[in-house]
Amino acid sequence: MENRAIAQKKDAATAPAPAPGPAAKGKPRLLLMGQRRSGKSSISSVVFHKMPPNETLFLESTARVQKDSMHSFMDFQVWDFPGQLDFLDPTFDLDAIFGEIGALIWVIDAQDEYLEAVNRLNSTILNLQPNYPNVNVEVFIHKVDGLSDDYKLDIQRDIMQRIQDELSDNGIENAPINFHLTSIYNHSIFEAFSKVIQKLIPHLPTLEAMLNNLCRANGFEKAYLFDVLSKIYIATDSSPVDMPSYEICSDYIDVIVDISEIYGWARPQSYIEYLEGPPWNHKLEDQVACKDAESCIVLSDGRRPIMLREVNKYLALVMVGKEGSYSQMAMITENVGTIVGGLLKAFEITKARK
Ligand SMILES: Nc1nc2c(ncn2[C@@H]2O[C@H](COP(=O)(O)OP(=O)(O)OP(=O)(O)O)[C@@H](O)[C@H]2O)c(=O)[nH]1
Repeated sequence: MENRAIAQKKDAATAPAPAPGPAAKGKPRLLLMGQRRSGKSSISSVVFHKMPPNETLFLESTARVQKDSMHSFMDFQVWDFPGQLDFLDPTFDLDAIFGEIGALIWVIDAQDEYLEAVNRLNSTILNLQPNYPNVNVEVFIHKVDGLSDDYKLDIQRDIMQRIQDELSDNGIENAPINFHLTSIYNHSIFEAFSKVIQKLIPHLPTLEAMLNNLCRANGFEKAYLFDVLSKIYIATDSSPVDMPSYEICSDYIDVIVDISEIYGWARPQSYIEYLEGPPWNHKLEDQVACKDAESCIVLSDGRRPIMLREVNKYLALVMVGKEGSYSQMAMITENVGTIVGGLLKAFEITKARK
């Protein structure tokens, strides 16, 4: 609080917001940092607030730290730092910022001069290393839309080299730093966030093992466990992620959510009583195969079925089947139901342990 008061006296606009209260304790934090106009607020708005990418053109520059609490399958926070903030200033309480950090996401504008951004990132890492050596640093080489594939890779190589050289000159080897090429105009930003979030999930190996079993037993080419709201995938099977399958699965969620919003309706109690009364005489959930959203489409090209199954109000499983597997859909639906039960149990056990 003292540090904040001093910073506030100096310049109210750049003073950090108060440290989070007890409610924020224990929630992993994703810090979005980088130069001004590098795209931090746009990333947070597109991924977590469903803002269409074109509308980010009208976003104002961030004046103070924006803290967003995400309530999903797991509670976490996203902190968006103003580009001009110098949090390495000794007046800042570093522990309030980096104490409960899940990942530090450093955004670099690939369409602009990036040397200054890389230098600031280097000095940030060097400053953090003594006290917070395990901070996961995720470098988003951002706005790569419109850049040729060769140029993107050249930039990535150059940035990686500059960071590695600087760190090894200072005696730091193997610091946990990962690089992602991202843009809000395609799915790459969601993919990058998926990889960042996955590192925060303690029972990820269990989820992955279940999805591997699911793919093996039912001949799925790929299975994703999605966070429905952000469309980040929190787990997938071990086969390599290919962008087209990820994009189509993520779009399929949008289709089902839209259809549910248009055609879904809360049945009045009297109607439910009628449906559960004679001649059926059974609870509604016992009369239908699955009370959650469940859907399957077969794309005409390749004839591969894509299947979606709601897990709970935050999560959905989306699988891409092999060509011709539609004929075994009855067995597959049954198996998917069993895996959903397993996933729910895994989440319940970890929650109870926490
Ligand atoms: N081409 C392209 N433009 C982007 C992308 N992401 C963000 N932008 C644009 O970059 C500009 C700056 O974005 P902001 O999100 O305001 O940047 P910021 O890092 O939050 O800036 P400060 O709040 O000043 O720190 C906006 O005009 C966005 O539309 C991207 O992936 N590609």
